[in-house]
Amino acid sequence: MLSKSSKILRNSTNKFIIKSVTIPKLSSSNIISRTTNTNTKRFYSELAHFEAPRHIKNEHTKLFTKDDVKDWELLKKEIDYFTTTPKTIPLVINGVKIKSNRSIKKIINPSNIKQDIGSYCQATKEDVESAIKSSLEAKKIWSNMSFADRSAIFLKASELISTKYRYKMLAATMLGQGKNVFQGEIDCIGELIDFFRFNVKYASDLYKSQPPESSTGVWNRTEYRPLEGFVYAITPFNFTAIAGGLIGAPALMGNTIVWKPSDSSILSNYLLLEILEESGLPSGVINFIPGNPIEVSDIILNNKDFSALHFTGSTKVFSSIWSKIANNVGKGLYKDFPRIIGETGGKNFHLVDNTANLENSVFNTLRGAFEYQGQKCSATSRLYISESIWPKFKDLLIKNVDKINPTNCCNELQGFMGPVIHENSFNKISNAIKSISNDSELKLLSGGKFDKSIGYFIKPTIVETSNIDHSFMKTEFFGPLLTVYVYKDSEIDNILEKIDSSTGYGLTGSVFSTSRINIRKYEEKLRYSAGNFYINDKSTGAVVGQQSFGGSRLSGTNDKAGSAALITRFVSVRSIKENFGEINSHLNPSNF
Ligand SMILES: NC(=O)c1ccc[n+]([C@@H]2O[C@H](COP(=O)([O-])OP(=O)(O)OC[C@H]3O[C@@H](n4cnc5c(N)ncnc54)[C@H](O)[C@@H]3O)[C@@H](O)[C@H]2O)c1
Ligand SMILES: N[C@@H](CCC=O)C(=O)O
Repeated sequence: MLSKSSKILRNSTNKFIIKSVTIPKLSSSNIISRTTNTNTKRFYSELAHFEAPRHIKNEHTKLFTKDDVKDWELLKKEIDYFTTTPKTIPLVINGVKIKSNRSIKKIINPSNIKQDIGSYCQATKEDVESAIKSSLEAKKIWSNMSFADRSAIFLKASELISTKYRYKMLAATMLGQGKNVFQGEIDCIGELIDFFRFNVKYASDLYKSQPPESSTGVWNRTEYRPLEGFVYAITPFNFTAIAGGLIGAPALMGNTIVWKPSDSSILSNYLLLEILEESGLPSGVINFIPGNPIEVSDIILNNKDFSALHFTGSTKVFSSIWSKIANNVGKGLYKDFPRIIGETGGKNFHLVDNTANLENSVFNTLRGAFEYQGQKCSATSRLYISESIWPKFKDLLIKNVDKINPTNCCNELQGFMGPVIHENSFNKISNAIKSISNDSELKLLSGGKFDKSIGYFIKPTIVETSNIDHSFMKTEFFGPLLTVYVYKDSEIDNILEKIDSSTGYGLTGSVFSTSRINIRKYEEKLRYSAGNFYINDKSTGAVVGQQSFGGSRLSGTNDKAGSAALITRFVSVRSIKENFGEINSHLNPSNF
């Protein structure tokens, strides 16, 4: 492995003459052993460079067609399990499940608000502090565990979600977050597993990335250290997969996490943590503390070891947290400048021009606006359509939307739409709908009905506006409400300008056209209007490993969930230079 050289050598800084040196010939088969801090009394060895399994590809999602009788039965059984065995979900701090003397809140099934599907504990101030301590303690071991061991935990969890817990995970997501089975499959099965598996591949590739040059006698290395301190993950209600990605990506890179889940996704999020524990996740690596978001966050953000925020949720909440962090940076509170990673809201557009394929643009608009009740950050909520195609488009759209009745998709398993998530959301959207009849610039085309006596149900609603700058074209309602503006074909340049500038967001958007010249123009003019830009496809439905997800402007830091770029935010790179040569004079060659 080692070869001797007695040549006169120059090192990388050109400062010294070296008379002889031992040059390492390094290859991936070299043996590198490593022990952790002896205090931990553990020994880890890494006797090869392990690569991520080669077969990593998108998880196959089940279709739940009429013929998939067995799948339906297994799903029904798990739904029945949750509805007949309601439990109290504990906090999990350092692997300990904590229940007693905590205030308890009911888990609400948004489709059936009186149904008892369990309750959950709220963290106290002391709990939050213990969660921070626990994560810092666990870090000593976790950050020294080999990448293979850390990866194996997420690969094992993926396998468990795909098999043993598939139907339970689906049932928890459908009951707690009001999804139908298809939306459940693409979220808590497909995307969640894809996040876990693809991150292993991305991390494996990142670790392989090493300096391209080492001068003779020198060995340069790049080390991808986890961040110092702990990561704070604040997760939204609407995707179980997003919660998994927000905790999973930093943890895989050797960080430990304090996790504040959303009050409206507790059932699935706790199950996810249990699956990770069954897969071998050591205690304290992920600490689960539901609780009052402001109180919990204030304690965490005021801790000097806070090293990163991994957030997904609304723009307003993200902005408020950012300013708290900035304020603390100003006070010199933190050890490091914290990383801030946040994906936030959107007001996503469809542009349908006079050459668009009618059926394709209608049905993609319908799916983009109303699947999962419009509660995707990527949901289509403003439609700009050419007057030439509008009459036929409107007929086909309204004919199909009128037939949709939101329902409890855990009872009527084949339902297309369910409820909105909670009373606040129901009130916000129903108030907007109520305002339509008093507004001369708005015309109701479909829907407009809502009822919260059993669950938070709102009919898919379409409204046309005569004012391109109406607040309905700018506000994120995060529900089944689509606003349409019909444009004259001669106006297209102004329309492109409005799409780009009338909201502060920049998340997703789609253009529908069969003209290549038009498509080219839209792509150019709308360059910064959407971080995920679709051509002849809906504004929702990004797939990990295919379209990495996120937007800029007020839609977030655009670190792209589901991509190699994201994981680089959770490491702090150390450059290591080791010199095998020795010097015997301070003089430079020119000092002769
Ligand atoms: N861009 C994306 O990738 C993406 C993905 C999903 C959702 N979203 C956005 O999320 C929003 C919907 O999700 P939501 O209703 O869960 O969002 P939200 O902002 O209400 O809540 C998100 C999380 O923040 C917590 N939170 C609320 N107020 C807080 C505060 N003052 N301080 C600290 N934490 C606080 C909540 O408890 C929750 O855990 C929409 O705006 C949607 O566009 C964006
Ligand atoms: N990644 C999802 C949206 C996530 C936000 O809610 C999509 O592309 O539809």
